[in-house]
Amino acid sequence: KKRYALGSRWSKTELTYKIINRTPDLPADEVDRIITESIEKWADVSRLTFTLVTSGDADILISFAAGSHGDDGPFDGPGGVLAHAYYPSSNAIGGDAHFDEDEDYTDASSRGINMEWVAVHEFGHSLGLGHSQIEGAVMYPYYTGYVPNFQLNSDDIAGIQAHYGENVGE
Ligand SMILES: CC(C)C[C@H](CC(=O)NO)C(=O)N[C@H]1Cc2cn(c3ccccc23)CCCCCCNC1=O
Ligand SMILES: [Ca+2]
Ligand SMILES: [Zn+2]
Repeated sequence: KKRYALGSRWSKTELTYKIINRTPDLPADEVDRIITESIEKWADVSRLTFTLVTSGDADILISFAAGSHGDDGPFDGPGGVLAHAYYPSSNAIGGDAHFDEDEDYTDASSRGINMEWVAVHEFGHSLGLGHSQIEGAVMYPYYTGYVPNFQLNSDDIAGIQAHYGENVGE
């Protein structure tokens, strides 16, 4: 099966991210923790580093919205498309991740939609990964349900390392 796909990449490895708003489905501190843990999964296996910023601009802007939300990709209500994100680019929307607020985001539950899985997938796009046809890959285009303690698939890791190299530790 076709493995990972690559879109544009950032020309730098130190990236910033900012949480614009949060789903009310989970406590705010849990949303923040899930977002940070999700983006750090990609840093764990590459030379990327991420800094959360709370004011000013950032490379990756993270927001939740329902229906039409100011870009050319209106969301579709509960189910269907869960979220989308933009490949790296110099324009403002590059790298940004949008989550469909009409989903019921959950954590550590088979109910609803697992926030972490969706976040890891979207941040993959924010970093320049396309979709993979490997069913177990987080970059697979279909949400296949809650996976406790899920890890990046080897295909996901190969993809991010193709763009940003291996993590060489401190
Ligand atoms: C991978 C995920 C985190 C992000 C992707 C979108 C994406 O690639 N974002 O970067 C996603 O939402 N995929 C749909 C694909 C999809 C499945 N169906 C659909 C019905 C209508 C529209 C889309 C879909 C059938 C019904 C199930 C609907 C609920 C699950 N939805 C999906 O799996
Ligand atoms: Ca939806
Ligand atoms: Zn996707």
